[in-house]
Amino acid sequence: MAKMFYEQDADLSLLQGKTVAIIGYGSQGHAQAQNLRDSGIKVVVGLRKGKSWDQAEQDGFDVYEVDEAVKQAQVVQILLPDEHQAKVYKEQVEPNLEPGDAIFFSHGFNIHFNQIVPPNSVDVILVAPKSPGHLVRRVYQEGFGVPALIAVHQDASGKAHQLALAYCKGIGATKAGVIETTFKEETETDLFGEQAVLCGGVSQLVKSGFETLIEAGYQPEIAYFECLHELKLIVDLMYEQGLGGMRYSVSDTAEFGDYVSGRRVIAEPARAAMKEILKEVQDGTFARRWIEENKNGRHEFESMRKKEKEHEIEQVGAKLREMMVWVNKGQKEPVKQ
Ligand SMILES: NC(=O)C1=CN([C@@H]2O[C@H](COP(=O)(O)OP(=O)(O)OC[C@H]3O[C@@H](n4cnc5c(N)ncnc54)[C@H](OP(=O)(O)O)[C@@H]3O)[C@@H](O)[C@H]2O)C=CC1
Ligand SMILES: CC[C@](O)(C(C)=O)C(=O)O
Ligand SMILES: [Mg+2]
Ligand SMILES: [Mg+2]
Repeated sequence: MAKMFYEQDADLSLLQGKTVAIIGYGSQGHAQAQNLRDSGIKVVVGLRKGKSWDQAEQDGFDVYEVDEAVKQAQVVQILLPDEHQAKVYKEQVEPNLEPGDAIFFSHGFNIHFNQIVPPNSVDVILVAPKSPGHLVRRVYQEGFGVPALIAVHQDASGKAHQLALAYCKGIGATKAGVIETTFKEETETDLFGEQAVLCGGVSQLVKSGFETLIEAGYQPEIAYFECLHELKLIVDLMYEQGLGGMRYSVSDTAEFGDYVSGRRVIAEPARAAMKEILKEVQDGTFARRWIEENKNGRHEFESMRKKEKEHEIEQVGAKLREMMVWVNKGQKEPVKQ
């Protein structure tokens, strides 16, 4: 059984009297900064000039260049894109760290794959919310929190574990439950989960279902509702009550079809591919590929991004969502913050 921590296990006062620098103000940055501030913690934001800087100022934060924010803080949470972290860390974070400071991450990629090697004199801590950033904020505002993982890579202060829990309390995670892990376990499971299931697996499943229906002559709008829109409603049931809860709510016809057909779609080839993906995550093949892709100008990434945006399901969906104002709140483009 995993070791779980809740509200009573965490002492927020470990962060009181300290300044937390949130470096980056995107999906996770805006959420963690605002949650900590609402929990009574002093937060500054470290950025470069641009869109996020303007947003953080508009949201009432004191915003500084990264090096200045690190100088002011005793706790530094790195919420830059994984692929930018090593360079910013080397140039602007490391020279301004002091012995006794704590450096936090929300994903273990750069520590686990040795892209960042902090000095021995600082704590190195992982607080990884198991949620997209926008929900980290929304759920906190609703009075709850999202689950998070914690890990300690380096415990210079002897208090790194308690500091990790205090940070979790500040962002609301101890309300939902915090699990102790390692940087290795978080990095490997997170990369595997997003590739094989949550992002890669699901989007290919949705597109393949959509394509199968329209190739057979069905209307794209119906294929969209069936394969994408309704997925959220089904996943909501799984989220609230597990697979059994979903199966309780759908018809017996759907439940029977689930048992006999699901395993034909996700059959042995899919499981073999999952094992291969996990191996490439574990042995660093994926990490090397992603690091190289960024060094070489991200051409493959940008071309796949463009192709995916042009897929018919995205065109049909954009039109349908314009009519469903309760779904997109009038937004035409995805919004990051
Ligand atoms: N997205 C998520 O929900 C989750 C993310 N994580 C982890 O959290 C971390 C942050 O990811 P995420 O929130 O998605 O990142 P985003 O891409 O949403 O945001 C990145 C932020 O960093 C800023 N930034 C980028 N480059 C620089 C730079 N050179 N100097 C200063 N600021 C810069 C961007 O500002 P600008 O406007 O200037 O570009 C932006 O504010 C990653 O480690 C990720 O793996 C973990 C769990 C979930
Ligand atoms: C599922 C994607 C994720 O791992 C997350 C939101 O947890 C990410 O890297 O954004
Ligand atoms: Mg994740
Ligand atoms: Mg991830």
